[in-house]
Amino acid sequence: MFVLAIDQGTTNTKALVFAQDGEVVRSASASCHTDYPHPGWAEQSASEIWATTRQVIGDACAGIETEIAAIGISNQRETLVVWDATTGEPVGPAPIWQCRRTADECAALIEAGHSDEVSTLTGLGINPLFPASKLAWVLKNRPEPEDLHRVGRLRAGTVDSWLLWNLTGRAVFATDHSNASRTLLFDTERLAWSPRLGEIFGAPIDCLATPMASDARFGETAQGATTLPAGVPIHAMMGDSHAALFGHGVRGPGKVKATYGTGSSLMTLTRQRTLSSHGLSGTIAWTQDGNTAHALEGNITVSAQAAAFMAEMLGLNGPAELSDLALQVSDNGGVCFVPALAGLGAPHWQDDARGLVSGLSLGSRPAHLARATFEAIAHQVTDVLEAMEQDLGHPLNGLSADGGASANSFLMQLQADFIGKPVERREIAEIGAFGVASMAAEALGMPIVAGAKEIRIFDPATDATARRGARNEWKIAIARACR
Ligand SMILES: O=P(O)(O)OC[C@H](O)CO
Repeated sequence: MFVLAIDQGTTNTKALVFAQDGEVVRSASASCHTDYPHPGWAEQSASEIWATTRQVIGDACAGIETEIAAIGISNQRETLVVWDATTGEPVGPAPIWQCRRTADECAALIEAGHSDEVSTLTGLGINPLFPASKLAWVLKNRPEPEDLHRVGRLRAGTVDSWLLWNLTGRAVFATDHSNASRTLLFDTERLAWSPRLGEIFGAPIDCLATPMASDARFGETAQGATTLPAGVPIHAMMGDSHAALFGHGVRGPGKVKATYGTGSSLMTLTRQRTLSSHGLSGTIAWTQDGNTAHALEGNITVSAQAAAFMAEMLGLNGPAELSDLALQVSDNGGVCFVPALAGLGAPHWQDDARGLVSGLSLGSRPAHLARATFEAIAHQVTDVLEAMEQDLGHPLNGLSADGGASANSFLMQLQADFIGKPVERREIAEIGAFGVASMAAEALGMPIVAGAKEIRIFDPATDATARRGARNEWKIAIARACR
């Protein structure tokens, strides 16, 4: 018996086939294209998202189609797909999570005093990242959706619901609670779409997908939708960050996972629904076995991307060379780099902050800049971890790391030094896919029992005084970047 995980991300769509011992027996990947038609806009073709999904399922499952017992979907969140239920065609490109086209509309809603009501219902701040304002924009700025809405043919959903609808041969229009909780239209207390939020944003909630538990039996594959036979259950869906937390084996409060990708996402479970007063999001991690797992999340806009950026600035061939250069010096020589290259996300939320290098002197070398870049990645993660501790009112135990840049041991050691706690790196490459496959397997009653994976632990190697000094230097630089 195998479980198929579909991991639909911004840059790639992947299919991974897991055996019951947690090993990946087959996998396939296809890249996805993003358009940036105007400054601040970012959009993808929903047709391509579905086409790449069909392609990777075909490639990864060739010859073992009948042995797939269940499917789990982990996906890029906050991307809005709008389509016509009759033709099955998307209505225009899908504004993705990075798209800032509704920045003005969101600023106006904040100005009008809606922030408290919105965050009480959703745990989130008003921000163009989330689909609510994007849906209102689509209705206002494209001709077809309004007509389709009037005749009941309009469908609007996150990527999970788009894939589910297609996999089931257009039979099931549903989403899971973790994805719904990232839309700004979902009441996370009642687990239902909120008419009041629809009214605030000017977004119709009657065209949204039915919210279901993350481990629900959402539906079954339809004959001909993909190369899979009819009747394979889709038995888990989660946003990718949530799936990664599940994949790390986190099932209770205390541990934080940090994904080191283009940006970074930190997530920790909380005992109950938590409203952040330190720049984080309260969110639903997942719903499983009738229980809701709540979480706090902080999203950093530019994380590992800072290393690629600085490597290019220094004429180097990518982050690995930058890391080698950074290792040539034992400290930053007083140099600080704040990678506010697209403003600053959690916990600072300064859209107009800009990147900054401080502390340069005649003694500064490229190696100091390289080191300051890796320090910046670790400092930003530390900022979010500290905000989490302030919201929770108690210290957290440590950090579980994943994502491409977590493979860099130098960065992981810096991270442990700055947080003053151990950092754990689990040697599972595709942790989100593993997470959603595990949930689907559990829902089937045939849990994946992964063999012991190698875990590398990085313990802090600096004392409290050095840590305080480094953190103070960073806080001064951040304050300058926000001016
Ligand atoms: O496509 P990814 O993996 O970068 O994930 C995107 C996030 O889910 C956006 O919140």
